[in-house]
Amino acid sequence: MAIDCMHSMPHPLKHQQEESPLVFDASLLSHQPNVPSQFIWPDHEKPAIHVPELHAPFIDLGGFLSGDPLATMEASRLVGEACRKHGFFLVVNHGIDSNLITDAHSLMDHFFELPLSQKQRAQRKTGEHCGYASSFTSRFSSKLPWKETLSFQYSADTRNSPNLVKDYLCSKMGKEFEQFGKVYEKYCEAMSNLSLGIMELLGMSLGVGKSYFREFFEENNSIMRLNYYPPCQKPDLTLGTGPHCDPTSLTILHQDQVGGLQVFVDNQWHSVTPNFNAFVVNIGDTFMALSNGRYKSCLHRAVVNSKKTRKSLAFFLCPKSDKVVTPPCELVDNLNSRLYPDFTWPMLLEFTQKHYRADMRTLDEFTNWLQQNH
Ligand SMILES: C=C1C[C@]23C[C@H]1CC[C@H]2[C@]1(C)CCC[C@@](C)(C(=O)O)[C@H]1[C@@H]3C(=O)O
Ligand SMILES: O=C(O)CCC(=O)C(=O)O
Ligand SMILES: [Fe+2]
Repeated sequence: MAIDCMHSMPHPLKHQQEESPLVFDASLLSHQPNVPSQFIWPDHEKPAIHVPELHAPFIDLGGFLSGDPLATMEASRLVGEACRKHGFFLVVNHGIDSNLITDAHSLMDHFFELPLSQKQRAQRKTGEHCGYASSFTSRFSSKLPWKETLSFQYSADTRNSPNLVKDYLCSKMGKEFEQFGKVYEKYCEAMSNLSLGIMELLGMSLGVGKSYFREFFEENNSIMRLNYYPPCQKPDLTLGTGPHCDPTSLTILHQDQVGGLQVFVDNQWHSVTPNFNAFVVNIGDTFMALSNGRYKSCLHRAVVNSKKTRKSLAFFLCPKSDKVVTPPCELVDNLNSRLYPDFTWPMLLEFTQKHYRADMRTLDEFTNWLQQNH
């Protein structure tokens, strides 16, 4: 049932005794003067009013993409430097068509502005990571994120899954989503190709060569997530996305001009200033394991505001299901013993969908869980 926005704050216990889970109806909730208790985060996690700007490097990919060896070395050096520091960097001159980005953002508005009942045609099912979710009210009972999301799978193995995105969206939302599906199929293909280029830079920066990680992710089976953060009348009480490290391998994020992404560096939250021409890139837990901990996945979160809806497009690079996540031998020696066990991405994904809410300790908790359950 939609959270009762016009009456007094619902008592969490009352709702928990009811059958149907809470529903985050943004069209109502974003105008409510008070925030339901389930969306209020503990004091130590509430957003600060002012945070300094993150001075992440702008890495110009123009020369690298045109095959210039000196530019490639410089890009690889900057990527390595950022990944040793905090795991975040911005890429510009990335070669992605700006019209494709604009189309992706406007189609996203179209979806999330639909009535809730229509969005729920793609309702995410318990334990699954694809579909529409309104703030995960059926997943978590507290610290609910102030957002709606739409997530779907993208396969780079276009020979065997040529129209995975379009077919999925049309199956859930109907034929009228054909154009939506085609644009996001194209967007995900562009993200996958950009990811493979960044994997070359990461491989070079780690001394394992440009092809090692590129080949590992060639036939990736990735996740596209659309984040939609409605305005909140008390934005300092809640979070759009809670503090976490992405459990995935590499995230390529395009945020709109509203701003709200924050990264935890040097013991302090820093804001990432929006830039339409830049993608925000960060490595995730799975790549941290692939690099045997040389590069760290980074703690980040998203805050909301009282005036404007904020949107972000997050492409999460994930290896094909049968790939074993194990570091190349160059990264394991008597000074650098193995930090994490071998695993496959579907094992970690299942852990985050059925057993553990991804945060900043996911990989450690996953390692413990593996030892107890396998
Ligand atoms: C594999 C995934 C799980 C989440 C989406 C992708 C990568 C990021 C994860 C997430 C965003 C980390 C914070 C908590 C989470 C529940 C969320 O706020 O959406 C996570 C996603 C998820 O489990 O749905
Ligand atoms: O919306 C953002 O800026 C960040 C979202 C995020 O970190 C995620 O979806 O993993
Ligand atoms: Fe994230």
